Amino acid sequence: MNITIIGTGYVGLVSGTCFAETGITVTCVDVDQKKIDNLNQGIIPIYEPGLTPMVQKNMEKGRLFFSTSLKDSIAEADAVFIAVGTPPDEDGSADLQYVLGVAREIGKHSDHYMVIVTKSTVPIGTAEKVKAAIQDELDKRKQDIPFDVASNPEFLKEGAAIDDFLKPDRVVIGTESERAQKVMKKLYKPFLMNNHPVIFMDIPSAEMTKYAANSMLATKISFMNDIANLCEIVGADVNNVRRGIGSDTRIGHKFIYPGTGYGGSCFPKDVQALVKTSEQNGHPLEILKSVELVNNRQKSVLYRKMMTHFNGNLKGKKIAIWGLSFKPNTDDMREAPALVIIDKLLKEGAEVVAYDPVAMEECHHKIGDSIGYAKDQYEALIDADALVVVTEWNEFKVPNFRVMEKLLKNKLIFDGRNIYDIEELIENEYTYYSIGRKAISAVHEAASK
Ligand SMILES: NC(=O)C1=CN([C@@H]2O[C@H](COP(=O)(O)OP(=O)(O)OC[C@H]3O[C@@H](n4cnc5c(N)ncnc54)[C@H](O)[C@@H]3O)[C@@H](O)[C@H]2O)C=CC1
Ligand SMILES: O=C(O)[C@H]1O[C@H](OP(=O)(O)OP(=O)(O)OC[C@H]2O[C@@H](n3ccc(=O)[nH]c3=O)[C@H](O)[C@@H]2O)[C@H](O)[C@@H](O)[C@@H]1O
Repeated sequence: MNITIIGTGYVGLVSGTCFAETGITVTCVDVDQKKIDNLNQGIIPIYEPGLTPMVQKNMEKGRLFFSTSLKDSIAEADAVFIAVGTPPDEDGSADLQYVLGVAREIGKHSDHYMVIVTKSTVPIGTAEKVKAAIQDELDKRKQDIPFDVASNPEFLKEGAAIDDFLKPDRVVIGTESERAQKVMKKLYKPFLMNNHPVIFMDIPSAEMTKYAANSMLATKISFMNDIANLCEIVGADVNNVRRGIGSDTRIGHKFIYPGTGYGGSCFPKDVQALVKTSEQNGHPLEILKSVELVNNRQKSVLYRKMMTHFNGNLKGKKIAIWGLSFKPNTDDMREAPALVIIDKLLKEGAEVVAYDPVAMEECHHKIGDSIGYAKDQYEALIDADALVVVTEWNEFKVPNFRVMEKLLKNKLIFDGRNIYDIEELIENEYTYYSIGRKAISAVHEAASK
């Protein structure tokens, strides 16, 4: 089988590489010449565990190719996946210009039957628009070339993308013809053989499934963040509450970890887009509006705790930040809570020094030298008035508190991911703020405020 993936970002590159891993011949296309040149030399543009060797192996095996030419790459394709970005428009709805631009290009160059698959996250009705755009170009060429559209939303998580793709909880495919279904079944045969559910449905339902899934997960997180903040007020510990409710298999332990708000390229934009769709259809989803509101508030929760601790004055304070990416195991900083916290600290006149295992280059790309970058997590602490943990990288989870106290000016930690045990912090005489748990105030710390 031969497929083309248009858009070689997180989704396009991971999907293309994983399809190649199952034996399919894949060409990944992008308009970014530099990205394609680098990929052709085996240089991977993103940090994603396990991806580099898998790309290199499949290139060597002659199953994975990179190109800037959509026309050449679709010449022998059975299916073409559209995996370009769908960023939020000014009003929050998904901007389809890239998706529809690709559809037009396909219509201009198609010369045989293909299934055109939307893998990008797109609002309900987009497959119809893709179909119309392709048909329009074919009509302009006076060509009667058959094609089908299908919807195959992607559910991978950054940082665990390869496993998520190759061992999915499910694959969702929306089709409207038997011919298209046959192509898609062949493509996903290895997944069916490994007993991963491949669920066929109509196209609007497939498109809706993606938004509903991301919105449900975002809802779980905002719900827990709201509960965490209430826990603090009423004297409960959200870690206990989380374990208590998560043990109910109807609720489950996943995606109920409170923190500094969800970030990333998808939850924020997909929640917004579904809210927009609901409003446009006269059925506003009030729950989702609150999910977004709670999340925006949560991104400032650590900043508010710092302001309270330092009596509203952060001017001249040196703040160390551990973790910049929106979650561990990625260098992606799109909508990262760290950016909101840093912005607020800088506006208050604080000095910020950050450390992240992989995202510092990306952070520098976004905000330049407005903050300092430490070469390791301990260097960031030198003379700092406080440590703020924003992302729960594994290497931050069991730090050497004795070494830390020699570097920090104050034994003071703001933990946005609840990764430390309160008892341990008491034992080491730290002042400690976390999310949804009581604050620990060490007696000696009062003097250093
Ligand atoms: N990042 C993620 O973890 C997930 C993303 N998605 C969805 O997948 C879609 C893609 O997301 P990402 O991969 O994160 O985006 P991305 O921004 O990392 O990559 C998009 C790529 O498309 C390229 N591109 C734009 N226009 C093009 C054109 N006309 N022809 C060829 N290439 C073109 C860009 O140069 C870029 O390399 C979005 O709709 C997103 O919501 C879905 C599941 C997971
Ligand atoms: O559509 C997408 O792009 C993807 O969006 C998310 O994946 P991703 O954004 O890569 O990462 P997640 O692990 O879902 O984390 C998102 C955010 O939620 C936060 N989060 C997650 C879980 C949790 O319990 N608490 C919490 O605050 C994370 O810190 C992070 O900021 C979904 O999990 C994927 O299924 C989906 O395919």
